[in-house]
Amino acid sequence: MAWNVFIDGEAGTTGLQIRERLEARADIALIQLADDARKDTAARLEAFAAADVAILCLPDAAVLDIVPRLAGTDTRLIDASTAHRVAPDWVFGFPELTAGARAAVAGAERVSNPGCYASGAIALLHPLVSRGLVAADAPLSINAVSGYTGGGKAMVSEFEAPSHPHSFAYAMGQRHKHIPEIMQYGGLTRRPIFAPSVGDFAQGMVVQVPLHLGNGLTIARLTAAYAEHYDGARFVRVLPASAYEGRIDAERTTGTNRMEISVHGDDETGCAVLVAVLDNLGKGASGAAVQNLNLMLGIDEGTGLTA
Ligand SMILES: NC(=O)C1=CN([C@@H]2O[C@H](COP(=O)(O)OP(=O)(O)OC[C@H]3O[C@@H](n4cnc5c(N)ncnc54)[C@H](OP(=O)(O)O)[C@@H]3O)[C@@H](O)[C@H]2O)C=CC1
Ligand SMILES: CC(=O)N[C@@H](CCC(=O)OP(=O)(O)O)C(=O)O
Repeated sequence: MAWNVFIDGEAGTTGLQIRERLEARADIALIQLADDARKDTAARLEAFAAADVAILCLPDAAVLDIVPRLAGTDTRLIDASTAHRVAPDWVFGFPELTAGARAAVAGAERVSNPGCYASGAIALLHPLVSRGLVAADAPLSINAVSGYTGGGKAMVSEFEAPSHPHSFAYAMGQRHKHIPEIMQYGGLTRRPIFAPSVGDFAQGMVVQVPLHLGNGLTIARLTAAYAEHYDGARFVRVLPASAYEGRIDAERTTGTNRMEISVHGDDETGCAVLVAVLDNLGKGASGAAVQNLNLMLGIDEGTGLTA
């Protein structure tokens, strides 16, 4: 028997990559709408009703419009948008976050997929804050570079035009939509400064958290905390700084659902940089949605995914 899955927003950047990961699978039957029906609310509601699980790959406004219309149905939902990431009645879909997270996703009716930058930042911050190695109110900053698919179809068109940007920094106004989830699941009480940027490559991402050492905090201690936290995690790997030979390529994990965590710096200078590398459309969106779907269906979480 195959599970019925509907991807609302299948023609978009995130939806397309979920479809690509699911369409070859014998255990999944995709419910698909004709191109002229994909924004037809009645047709979409029929597709939702026929699905065991539906994955929302829509702008926030379209998610907030459709979800109330699904009240009373027993279709389980995964929302890839920002709309429900800090909502108390949705489970945050980061299976590696805590000991109970995998079971919570498996049993959830509604799962909110983490944001791409947020996945990297939370993966770096939560293990340290929860162990008391970094204070919840520490003054932190987060720097990042993303591939341009992170901006959806609009940014893909911009970067794939003959005359296109090469790289830019943005969100300097400190209102980026990922900050609330980074604070909530990273365990921070003080708002971090977030400085993202986009480069002329399609998929990939590096997220960095600079950190002052001292008071017993060393590179080795930070690395050991990550190794303990992610012990046995198939998709989150902790690597030594030496694995990167001085350069961290944002496309290292592109095409996979892998996130790499590493600690760089120097105990003598007291300065470190915590680094997460992921594919914004892998562990940052579409891969993570498939991992959550697998858990919700009670099947091996790695089915259809590359580590
Ligand atoms: N890109 C990324 O790296 C990540 C994206 N996300 C989130 O995933 C969601 C989708 O983003 P992304 O794939 O990048 O965006 P895209 O713009 O690439 O895709 C959105 C899709 O939704 C469709 N759509 C818009 N409104 C409606 C509607 N009312 N009914 C049905 N379909 C609709 C669009 O149609 P049309 O094709 O006609 O425009 C488009 O195909 C967003 O909430 C985003 O924040 C999350 C993590 C990372
Ligand atoms: C490069 C780029 O523009 N990235 C997007 C974030 C990616 C995305 O759409 O994020 P969600 O994970 O929140 O849905 C942005 O900064 O708004």
